[in-house]
Amino acid sequence: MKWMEIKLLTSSMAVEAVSNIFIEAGASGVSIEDKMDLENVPDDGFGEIWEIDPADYVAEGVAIKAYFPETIFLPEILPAMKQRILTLTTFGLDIGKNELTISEVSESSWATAWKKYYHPVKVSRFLTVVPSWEDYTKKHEDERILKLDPGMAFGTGTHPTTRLSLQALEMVLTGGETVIDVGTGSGVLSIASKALNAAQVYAYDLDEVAVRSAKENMNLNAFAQDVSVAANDLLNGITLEADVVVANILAEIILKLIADAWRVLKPNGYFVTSGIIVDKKAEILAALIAQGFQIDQVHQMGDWIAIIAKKVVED
Ligand SMILES: C[S@@+](CC[C@H](N)C(=O)[O-])C[C@H]1O[C@@H](n2cnc3c(N)ncnc32)[C@H](O)[C@@H]1O
Repeated sequence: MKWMEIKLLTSSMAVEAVSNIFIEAGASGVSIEDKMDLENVPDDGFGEIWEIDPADYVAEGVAIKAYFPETIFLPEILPAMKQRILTLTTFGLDIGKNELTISEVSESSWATAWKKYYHPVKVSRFLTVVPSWEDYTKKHEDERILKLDPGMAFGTGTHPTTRLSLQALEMVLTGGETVIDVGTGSGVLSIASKALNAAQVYAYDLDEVAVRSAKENMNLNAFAQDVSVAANDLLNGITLEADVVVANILAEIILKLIADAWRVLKPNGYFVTSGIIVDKKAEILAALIAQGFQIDQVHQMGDWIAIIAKKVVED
């Protein structure tokens, strides 16, 4: 079968939003070639399992390739997609060069295209994300393996925002907690929470594709099968009490989530937020503090920020 490949040159900041636009328009898959990932590959042996060929990357920014079945009439859906991408600038997202090209490709060239960028990644002292199709032997006794097939959902573990989230979870979880994962994508943060001995984990995503993919990924990890995965808009209508709320979503969306995160958190609970581009750091910190959160830690990887905020309640 033939497929149409849309290649868009954009910025790291716009990757998630643009990928969502393509998927919502009917793309069967997207692959992302981010120059920043290339620059962030550690050269100290920590990332020894990365296999990245610089020749595959654009010189600047990110190339997103979206694959549409040839049965979709692109000229009909293209103007609306282009318009939605332009609208991202009104949310403060830099859309980079925004250069779009279209070509015809065969299925075999894309169905596995992204797999070549995706290998086991040791994201922290204890956590290693391993693609479901790869064999991997633990390097030390305490290493926890998270098996993943990200499919079309975001969250291979390799994106800086996901790695920051995973490292923050490792920092706050000691065992026995109730965790809510908002915007679960592939489910990677929920699987990690269970691997770090959380007692109950609830995963939510607005996107049905992500919900399906997260459920499939729970089944790849015996210890994560009891994670509850459901479609939900942020924490709307959720009345659980949690020790930790984790959300790796764009800053604009985190702003809408802060009051509900405070509401569901138990006293001394943690709100772990990632997905915050560096320019938005001050705005998010101010909103967290205005809500009453105490800022426990702030971490940065490339242009991305993660914050660990604590609901400290005086007696
Ligand atoms: C950057 S991805 C994070 C995926 C994964 N948690 C990770 O850390 O790699 C953000 C996810 O949030 C979801 N999302 C966006 N807006 C949302 C909303 N209002 N409610 C729930 N999920 C949402 C998206 O569908 C996407 O799967």
